[in-house]
Amino acid sequence: MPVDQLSVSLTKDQAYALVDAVSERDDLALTASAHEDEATGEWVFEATCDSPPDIDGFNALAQEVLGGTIDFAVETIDPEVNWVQKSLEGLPPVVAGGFYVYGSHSTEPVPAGMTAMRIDAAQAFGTGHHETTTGCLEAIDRLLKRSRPVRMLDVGTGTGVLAIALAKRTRRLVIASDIDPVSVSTTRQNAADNGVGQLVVAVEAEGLNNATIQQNGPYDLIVANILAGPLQALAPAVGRAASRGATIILSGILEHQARGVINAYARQGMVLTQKLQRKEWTTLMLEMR
Ligand SMILES: C[S@@+](CC[C@H](N)C(=O)[O-])C[C@H]1O[C@@H](n2cnc3c(N)ncnc32)[C@H](O)[C@@H]1O
Repeated sequence: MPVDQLSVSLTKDQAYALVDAVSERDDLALTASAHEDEATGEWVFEATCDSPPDIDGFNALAQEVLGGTIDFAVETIDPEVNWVQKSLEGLPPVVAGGFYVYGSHSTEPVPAGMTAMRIDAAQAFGTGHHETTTGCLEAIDRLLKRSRPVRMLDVGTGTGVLAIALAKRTRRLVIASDIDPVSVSTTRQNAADNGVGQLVVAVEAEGLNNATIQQNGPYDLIVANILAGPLQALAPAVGRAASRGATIILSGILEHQARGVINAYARQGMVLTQKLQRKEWTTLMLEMR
């Protein structure tokens, strides 16, 4: 059933004062909350109601609490609509490192000569648009132009975008892992949709802590697009799982964090060979000596 949503930007104190006041008024039948808008930094008061809201009653309360009338927006939301999917429908295809990543909503023709991947994100990370993902796709492309890794591992696979890229280009097995079970099932679905369901083995694991990962190593290529903190923690495990001469591609690293990550991997015998910068995000290519 559609619900009505009232929202307005206020100061943090005002937003919480209004949440408290609304919570005490059962007759308004509103469910209220406050949050900071990540994009604007503004505090937003939000209230939903699954029957037509008592706008006059709410306005009178707001006036009492805030000392003035407020100009809030009212929107009708249909919970049956998949809002995540809807927000993805506006995304254009991405081109990175000879890879063409598009969503199933895309109607644009796939350009010739590119490795095309249809990636649907659902609730997982990795539509291909983020600078960390495009940085990894570019690094993968650079690597595959000069060598053919046999055993490959993608840690923190999200939608499986990087594992699928590797499987499509090499036609070899790729182990893809994620701590999040939704990412694992999304990766399986995306791999099947891209005709590499037999080549991408998706497993749920924190870091490299998984029997399938251990049994299929040592790896000639390990890709991990996570974040600087977890990447540093994973350095010893990556070092143990990497074959001699292996390439390690790391992303999810802000420019000022790169030195710390490089040092953590150097302590495990991996040296920096290339660095790709996309806005504030750094992607590192290292080699196991
Ligand atoms: C930034 S996304 C990268 C997704 C995809 N590989 C890409 O490049 O677009 C990071 C992913 O790593 C997963 N993750 C975070 N910490 C992890 C850990 N310690 N072990 C395994 N996966 C992890 C998250 O669930 C998320 O799906």
